[in-house]
Amino acid sequence: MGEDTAFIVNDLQNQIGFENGLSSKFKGCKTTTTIGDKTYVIGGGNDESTLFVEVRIFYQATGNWVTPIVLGSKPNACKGLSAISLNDDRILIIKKGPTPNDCILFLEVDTWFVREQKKTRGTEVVAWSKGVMGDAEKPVVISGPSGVGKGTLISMLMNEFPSMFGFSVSHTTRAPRGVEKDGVDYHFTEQTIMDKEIKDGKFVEHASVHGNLYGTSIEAIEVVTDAGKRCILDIDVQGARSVRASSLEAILIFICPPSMKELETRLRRRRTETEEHILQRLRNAEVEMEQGKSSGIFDHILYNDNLDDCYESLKKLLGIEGAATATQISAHQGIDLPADHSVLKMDNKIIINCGTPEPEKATERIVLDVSSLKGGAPGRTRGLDVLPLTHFEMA
Ligand SMILES: Nc1nc2c(ncn2[C@@H]2O[C@H](COP(=O)(O)OP(=O)(O)O)[C@@H](O)[C@H]2O)c(=O)[nH]1
Ligand SMILES: Nc1ncnc2c1ncn2[C@@H]1O[C@H](COP(=O)(O)OP(=O)(O)O)[C@@H](O)[C@H]1O
Repeated sequence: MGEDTAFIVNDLQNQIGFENGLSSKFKGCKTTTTIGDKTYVIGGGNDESTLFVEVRIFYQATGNWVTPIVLGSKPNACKGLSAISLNDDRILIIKKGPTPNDCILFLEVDTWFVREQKKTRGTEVVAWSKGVMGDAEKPVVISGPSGVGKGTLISMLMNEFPSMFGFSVSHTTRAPRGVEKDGVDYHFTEQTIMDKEIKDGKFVEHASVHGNLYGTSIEAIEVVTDAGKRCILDIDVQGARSVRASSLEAILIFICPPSMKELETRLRRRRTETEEHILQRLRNAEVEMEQGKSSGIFDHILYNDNLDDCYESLKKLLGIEGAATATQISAHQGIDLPADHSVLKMDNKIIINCGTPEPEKATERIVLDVSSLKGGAPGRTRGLDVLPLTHFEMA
């Protein structure tokens, strides 16, 4: 396998010629990539005390510089950083780091999410998303009327598979119930603060539900994904619609009660709502049921009559029938990217030559396969593959 990879590298480099490679000649802090008439300058600031990788855009047509709004978690600044554009919609950034999450990143410049943000804000926007090795499992959205058993089913899943699933902790303006904990069940917040954060692009989706504002922040999803877990979201039908339209590539599941009468019984038995709130939830349930069943938003509909049966069906849908055989996404080796290196792109392969700015003298090569990239900000770009490291001397 190692020899095969070496062959690919040599062959690709012969075809492309080294001059197309993007050398890290800026070494210290910055690297540049041009897409169309825009040149993206990516790196630290003018001095090396800058904490995060910054982005500036140079418009070649007008000669103007623009500082874009940067969404997503900014990576830490470092020396020896390389960038290469992929499909004109995102730039691959490679930096030194202990795990792939730390060293392979994407700066999205024209993806669906970024285009939406540009429209809303009327200004230049870019967004960071971290590279995820392989096909990390898709996020799971659970929707359904209040009292149907979403929370119960999610708790069962998280208890049985604690290392496989992580809950996306939403923000809400509603008051906490007796046993609910801030930061665990919800991030309880105020309307003005949440409005501002939505405006600042910190939310994947948000909706007004039963008279309160609810939303999923980019960070809530990142926390789960960073822990190597599959993200579960408990969100309403409006939120599910937004997720369906986004690049999150989630599996969307709608939970139905066996009857409206049983839904009312469960809501009342739960004893968490006032009479007024129970009636409001039941009124909304009619609309949600209609939309859930007929809107085409959802991939699957489950009936929660007998709880154990419903839970088994849910596991079946998620491909985890029977015993808890959960395995965590394996930790992959990071890239010890030296300041001296170069990066080449050929079709769907990215070749990183380490140890020297002259590719033909590289002491170590890393080949990334970017043929199956999926998703993107907010969250992660999945489907990245690292072909085995190739150590060899050049004649
Ligand atoms: N769009 C959206 N809906 C959410 C979010 N978090 C919770 N919800 C939905 O808000 C509704 C009310 O949730 P909650 O106040 O916990 O009450 P419950 O459903 O009666 O337990 C439910 O339909 C949830 O699925 C979110 O982040 N976004
Ligand atoms: N299949 C079921 N049969 C009977 N009661 C259920 C079932 N599923 C959930 N419950 C109960 O119904 C109530 C509402 O469930 P919950 O998970 O809080 O709903 P949701 O999160 O959808 O609002 C809880 O008291 C829960 O124990």
